[in-house]
Amino acid sequence: MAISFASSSSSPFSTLSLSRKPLPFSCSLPKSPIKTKKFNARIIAFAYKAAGLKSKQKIQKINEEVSPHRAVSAVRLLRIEQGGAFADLLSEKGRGAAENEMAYVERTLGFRTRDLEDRDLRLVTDIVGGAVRWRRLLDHLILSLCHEERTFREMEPLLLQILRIGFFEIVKLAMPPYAVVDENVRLAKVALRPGAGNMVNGILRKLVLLKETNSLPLPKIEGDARAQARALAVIHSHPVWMVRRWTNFLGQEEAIKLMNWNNGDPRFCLRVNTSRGYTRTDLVEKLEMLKVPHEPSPCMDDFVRVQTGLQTVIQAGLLREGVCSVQDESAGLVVSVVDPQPGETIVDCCAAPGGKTLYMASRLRGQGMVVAIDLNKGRLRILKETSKLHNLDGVITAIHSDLRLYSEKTNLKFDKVLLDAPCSGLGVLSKRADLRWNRSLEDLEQLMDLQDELLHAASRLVKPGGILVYSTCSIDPEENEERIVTFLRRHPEFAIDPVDRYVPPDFTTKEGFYRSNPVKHSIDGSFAARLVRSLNQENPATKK
Ligand SMILES: C[S@@+](CC[C@H](N)C(=O)[O-])C[C@H]1O[C@@H](n2cnc3c(N)ncnc32)[C@H](O)[C@@H]1O
Repeated sequence: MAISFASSSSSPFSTLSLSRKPLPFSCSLPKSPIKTKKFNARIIAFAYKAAGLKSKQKIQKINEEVSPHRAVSAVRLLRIEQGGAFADLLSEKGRGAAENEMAYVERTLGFRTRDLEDRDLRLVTDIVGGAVRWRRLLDHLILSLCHEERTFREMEPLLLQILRIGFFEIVKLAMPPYAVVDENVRLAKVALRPGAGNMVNGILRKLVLLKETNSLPLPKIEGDARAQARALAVIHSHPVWMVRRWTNFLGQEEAIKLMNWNNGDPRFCLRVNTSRGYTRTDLVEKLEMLKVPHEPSPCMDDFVRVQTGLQTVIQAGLLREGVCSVQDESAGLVVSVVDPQPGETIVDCCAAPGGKTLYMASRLRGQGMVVAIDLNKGRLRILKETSKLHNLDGVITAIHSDLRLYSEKTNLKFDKVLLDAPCSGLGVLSKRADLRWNRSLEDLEQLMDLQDELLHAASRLVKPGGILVYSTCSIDPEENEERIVTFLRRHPEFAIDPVDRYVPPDFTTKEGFYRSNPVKHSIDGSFAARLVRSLNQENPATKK
């Protein structure tokens, strides 16, 4: 709802709408400017105050010409590229996220848009996720349709985002092309200048013609392995190094299937919060009432898959009220590998924001303890808040520390130790649309060193006969199996404890590890190894 001043046309605020902090009334300003000047000023000051704005803050008029979801998408894409935001910024992460975002839109474009409705929010999520995922392909097409390479290379960032939106809508969403052209031209004209609108018009119209004649300029998959990887990287919109790596590990056919999965709509899963006394049946009833399509997870009792409708779940307050959490089954299966039992002491070594900590704690049924360590204070704060919301703060103790320092200083030993290590995240690319562009081969090498150090540190916390679980949300053997091989070479006091007792057989590897494969299991990719520490054998390196 908006505060609207249906005032005399001479008022600069005649169509003013303070859309973010609504007041449940509208008021007309008195007509005589002389007698009522003071009164008007007071009314305006009051309305500003009610809207949470200082009176000197300039309020822009609402622009009714451009489609709000495109304006918001363009600005969000800009922010993602500049590293300031993730693709899920408008979801319920962080209070005031929506308000902040609309303020960004206003500052960047110089005008306000009307508030986003649910439908607009869904469009923003689809367009932003899609334009980020398909960036390499979209840029290849935009570049091909520019007069010269310089035009593309030197294009101003906002114009490029508007073109990416238009290209994505035409090429991937197959939306009515001329409506897409008109809408994006208008956005470029209003947000930039008429010339920018003309350029968008020219390029998008060329694209429409090529699409209609089925002659988009796409590279051919031919030549040596490197050339083929380059072509695949454009067609399936991934970095070349990832394509080469997966082609080597999996073969070209499987690599293409994996890229198709990464480019598809992300699938989400909800875990019911049993710690709040809810059952899966309760959650299913709520989803039915909300008309959210769902199906029970075939591999995890507390989980329900939702194909679409996550925004509806969020807006209905199911997360805020602690009924359920968004958690992938792949993360739940890692907790099953840990197999928390009432009365046990568990340390979660890289715990924040706490998805696995909370699930482990809920499986203790009020008896035992989970110590949650993390280096990141902000993420640890989220963990603490959520543990209160889920009635689990009595079992969870959060510790802000570098695991390597903590494990050197403490004498505590735990029944079970989970190291959910920082990793490339290559198993969750369908959900984290931006991640593929933020990772490099060099990152992977640095991560492996860190993973070795953290594994060594985590191993110090395991009591004799205790369990160490190492997990990642990566599908890369170098971050997974190879880290375990390296660790076991240095730590003969640990041995593999096969996971077949804890997860369905479809998820076990011949070495006794847990592995989920997005293409095969339709869940995120992840890995876990369960290691048991011998009762008597000590390793001098881990002795205190
Ligand atoms: C994969 S995330 C953990 C996700 C978490 N287990 C969950 O399920 O929500 C990895 C975490 O490791 C933390 N981290 C990285 N280096 C660390 C270190 N040296 N000591 C402790 N935590 C660290 C990061 O801050 C990050 O929160």
